[in-house]
Amino acid sequence: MEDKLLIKIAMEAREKSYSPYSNFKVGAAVYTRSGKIFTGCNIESASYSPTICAERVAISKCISEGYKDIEKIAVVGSDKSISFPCGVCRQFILEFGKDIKILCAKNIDSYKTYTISELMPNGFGPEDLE
Ligand SMILES: O=c1ccn([C@H]2C[C@H](O)[C@@H](CO)O2)c(=O)[nH]1
Ligand SMILES: [Zn+2]
Repeated sequence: MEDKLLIKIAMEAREKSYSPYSNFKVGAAVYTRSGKIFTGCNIESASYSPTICAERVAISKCISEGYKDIEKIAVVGSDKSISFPCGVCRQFILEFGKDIKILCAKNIDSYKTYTISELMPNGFGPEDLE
């Protein structure tokens, strides 16, 4: 899966965003080593705190369908700047692998690639409970 295609899929998922409170649409797309794609958008709540980010929606769909082999995740919010996952999402992603690639995108021609370990240095993960 080409990075640019995964970003395009995240941009399409962004259109599904339910964000009447922030009016900030975010889309995410997960790609697994087994070749599956799972998309997500942010979903807000009138009670605010139940709001869930696009990244965690996409990852929850992936895990709940039985896939844990996440290779990379594209995230795209504003079209004015590159989007990075929030702290909660960084922790959530780290659960499934230190080497997961994060494509932090503005659009298909403007994005930066990091590993989740780079975005979450010295993070607390599953190995720390062993
Ligand atoms: O990485 C991020 C950051 C924010 N949001 C959502 C949460 C909320 O609905 C809106 C504004 O914070 O953007 C995401 O989906 N992903
Ligand atoms: Zn988040």
